[in-house]
Amino acid sequence: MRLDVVTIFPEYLEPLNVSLVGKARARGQLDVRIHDLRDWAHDKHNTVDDTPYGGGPGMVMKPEPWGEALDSVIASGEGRPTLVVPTPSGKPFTQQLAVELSEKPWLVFTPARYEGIDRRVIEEYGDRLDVREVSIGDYVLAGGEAPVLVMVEAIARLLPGVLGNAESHRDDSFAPGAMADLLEGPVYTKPPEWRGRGIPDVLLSGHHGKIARWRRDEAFRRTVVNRPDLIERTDPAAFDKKDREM
Ligand SMILES: O[C@H]1NC=Nc2ccccc21
Repeated sequence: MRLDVVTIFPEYLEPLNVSLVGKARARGQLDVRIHDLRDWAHDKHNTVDDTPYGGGPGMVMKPEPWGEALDSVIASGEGRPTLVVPTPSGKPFTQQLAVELSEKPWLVFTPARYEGIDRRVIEEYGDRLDVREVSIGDYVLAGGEAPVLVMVEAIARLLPGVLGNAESHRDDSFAPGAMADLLEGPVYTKPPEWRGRGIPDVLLSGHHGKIARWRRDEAFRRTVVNRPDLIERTDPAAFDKKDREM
């Protein structure tokens, strides 16, 4: 997969050089290219934004630098990328969308400042590319760079061979399957006792069926407390099926 990011804060994307994404790049599983939007802003001050038509607070990002930048990036690759536009007014970023985007050969992210990019840019590229406006949550950020880091991590870990233990996807929170829509339950590791606190006996029992059932029950308990909204979405039949398998 090729990932391009066009941003006025290239240094904000440095974290893509470390950890999971950094290793995937080093292994050649990910081709990540960061571009400074100001390289395509030719006036004396490399201006990339201006006041909004119609008045109002903040600044809007000008269309010309984005047009030149995106034309240049698109011309530098094979085929047509999916454009991912982080914006508070976008569709929610979900595990399902992460899976869908992880299957694309080429993504171009266009993080912008909070007020956003001149609408004509989205329209211009929407005519010829698959453009996805995506929000990572209902809270206010100064710009889209942090959402890009979030989305790239969620997508990269789904690429084949990137996450060491393929099994790890199975029990992800929000991953499809009988644990679908349940939060992950509590986890423990050595030492067996820490500050007078032990480990639940079932986890030391070696009885895989009981362990799996305990984990599912704990996941259910945590979901009821923290995300009751997800309980409605959980298919009881999936539980019964899982019970029979345990
Ligand atoms: O993902 C969004 N969530 C909240 N604020 C934002 C600000 C700029 C871009 C994207 C977002």
